Amino acid sequence: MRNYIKSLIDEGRVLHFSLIDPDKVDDLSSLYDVSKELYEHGTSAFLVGGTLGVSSSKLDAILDLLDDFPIPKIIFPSNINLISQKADAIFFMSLLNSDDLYYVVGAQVAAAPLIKKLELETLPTAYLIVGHGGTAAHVGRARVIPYDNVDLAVAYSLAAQYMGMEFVYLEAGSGAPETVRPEMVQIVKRFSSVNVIVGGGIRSPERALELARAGANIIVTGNVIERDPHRAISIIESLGKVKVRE
Ligand SMILES: CC(C)=CCC/C(C)=C/CC/C(C)=C/CC/C(C)=C/COP(=O)(O)OP(=O)(O)O
Ligand SMILES: O=P(O)(O)OC[C@@H](O)CO
Ligand SMILES: [Mg+2]
Repeated sequence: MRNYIKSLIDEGRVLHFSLIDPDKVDDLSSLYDVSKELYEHGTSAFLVGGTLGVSSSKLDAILDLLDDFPIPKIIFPSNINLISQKADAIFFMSLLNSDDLYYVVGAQVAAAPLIKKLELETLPTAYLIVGHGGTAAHVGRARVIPYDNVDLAVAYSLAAQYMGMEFVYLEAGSGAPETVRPEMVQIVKRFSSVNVIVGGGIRSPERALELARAGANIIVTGNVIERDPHRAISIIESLGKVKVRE
């Protein structure tokens, strides 16, 4: 999985990952149709996860449904109940800017033995909550990194790199009124060698392209898929045309 993602990034592509929030899915057949469209238009992976009200049985039902599409299914965990061997990998993430040790290392220690038993591949990720932060900031008790505090974002990203994490997820929060700013992405990429994932409030091709051109390796969208799948497809198509020098 890691090699799959790295090879796509090394080709100079900016990837799009589709976030499916099980709590927001009330009709599996329409989810299938939307997922098929997302796959056919070039999304590179499905992320499955949510902050509140996600049952592992619903998670498994969605992972089964997504099995028809030959792209990775990666768990985007908000807690240790969201682990399933039906997934291809899990963002093994630490909320580095949390005030609660549970989200920095507690949940990870509790989850690790089960993940080992299930032989689920892990993608070592620093989850950095920025600006608005949304539900994730509240639940994860994050001390959010202000939108304009690039130095702080760089410090956390370098710390993540030096601790061996391969991905940094700059998270503005699901449905955020403002996304992470391109300047923050640009400087984090300039000073660190991590793969940068950006999500939270991205709801237009223009904004997705700005973040891609600033250096984002992976763009995640969730709400726009729930609200306006055709707009999500236009985001996927616009990112598909981006070629960055590596
Ligand atoms: C590694 C393991 C097993 C657990 C990690 C646990 C950690 C660090 C969680 C971080 C804190 C947290 C609450 C993350 C939420 C991640 C997530 C699924 C965000 C997207 O949630 P949405 O469901 O889209 O948000 P809304 O409910 O607001 O739409
Ligand atoms: O739902 P949106 O706003 O696209 O955010 C995606 C993801 O970053 C949420 O954790
Ligand atoms: Mg959401």
